[in-house]
Amino acid sequence: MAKITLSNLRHSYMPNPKGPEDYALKEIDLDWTDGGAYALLGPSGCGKSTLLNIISGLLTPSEGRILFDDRDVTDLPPDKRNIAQVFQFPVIYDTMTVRENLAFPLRNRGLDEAKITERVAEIASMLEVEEMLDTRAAHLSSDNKQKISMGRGLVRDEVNVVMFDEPLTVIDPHLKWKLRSKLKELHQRVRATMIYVTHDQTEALTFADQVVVMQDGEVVQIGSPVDLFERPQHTFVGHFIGSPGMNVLPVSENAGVVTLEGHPVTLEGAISGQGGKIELGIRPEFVSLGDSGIAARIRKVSDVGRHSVVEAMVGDIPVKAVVEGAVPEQGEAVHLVLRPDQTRLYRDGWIATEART
Ligand SMILES: Nc1ncnc2c1ncn2[C@@H]1O[C@H](COP(=O)(O)OP(=O)(O)OP(=O)(O)O)[C@@H](O)[C@H]1O
Repeated sequence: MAKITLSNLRHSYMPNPKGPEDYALKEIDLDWTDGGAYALLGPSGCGKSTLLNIISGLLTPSEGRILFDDRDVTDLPPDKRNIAQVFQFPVIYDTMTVRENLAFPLRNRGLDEAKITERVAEIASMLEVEEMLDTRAAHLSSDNKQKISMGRGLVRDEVNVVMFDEPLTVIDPHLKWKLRSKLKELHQRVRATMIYVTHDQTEALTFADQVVVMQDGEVVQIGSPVDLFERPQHTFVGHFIGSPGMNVLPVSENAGVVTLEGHPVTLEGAISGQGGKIELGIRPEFVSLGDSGIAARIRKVSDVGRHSVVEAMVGDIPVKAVVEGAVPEQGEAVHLVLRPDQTRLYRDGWIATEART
């Protein structure tokens, strides 16, 4: 397995790109350590496939270098990069048995039969597909086909990286959670460098130790699932991660005092920078209902199981709060309390308060 470095990477599909808007990838600098579990997370069109294709060698970047263990592989074709890939749809041979499918990547590499038998048994046991080993792949359900595809991706232990491209697309919703946690467990056992590409936050946050969040061809934050939840560096991350996402509210600032519809708010720390469009960010989990605070009126209450999400209007601004236990009625007057250490200012989308130490 390898450490992967992406250095000053940019890519445009246009022959003569002019401004940043002509780039599908704007500027990517990343270091992925050997054996880590990473996710590339972002909405459709943010550049995930472009980046994946650059790493696998299907696409040569317009600018920048890709290094595997400090060795420059930018100009190497895919078959010289020693990568395993699992795609959205199963890639297996229907006429072969499951055992033959799992063995195929190893036979291709000329491994001796004893080693192949041992490794196939190991992977089959990890995936819990032992009882299918002699079944012809054509007879498998699409869920099981994809499981075997994953097994084929994981069976070679000398690859530089295993890349998963939206691998749960074809999986039945009720089995998704099972395979999601299975993949995490597999990473812990196999300890390969793995990159998991998805637009689904749950998949990314379950699988990865570090998540790379992308928007419009740019990395907006790299962090652990906890980092992304607790301190979004950009309003996009706050919004995209979490259910519901972070409240992003229009505010005014005057001489260091920030007000929401005329109510002064206490921020986590000192404000940095100046000018630009400012917004306040706070997750609904850190907004509570109190006897005093910011006057608001309940517009909507949604029961989402363990708790409720209420939407309250502060003037014309909707603010969401996660409420445990009893909830107010629609139309009721309430007071909102914003937890100061979780209340941040954002300037032109980027975080503009210093964390309290
Ligand atoms: N072959 C291509 N030629 C021109 N533009 C392309 C090409 N492939 C992708 N793009 C553009 O590059 C940008 C990034 O696309 P990319 O497919 O990498 O995003 P993505 O995050 O993988 O989205 P999806 O999940 O929908 O595949 C988009 O604006 C897309 O239209």
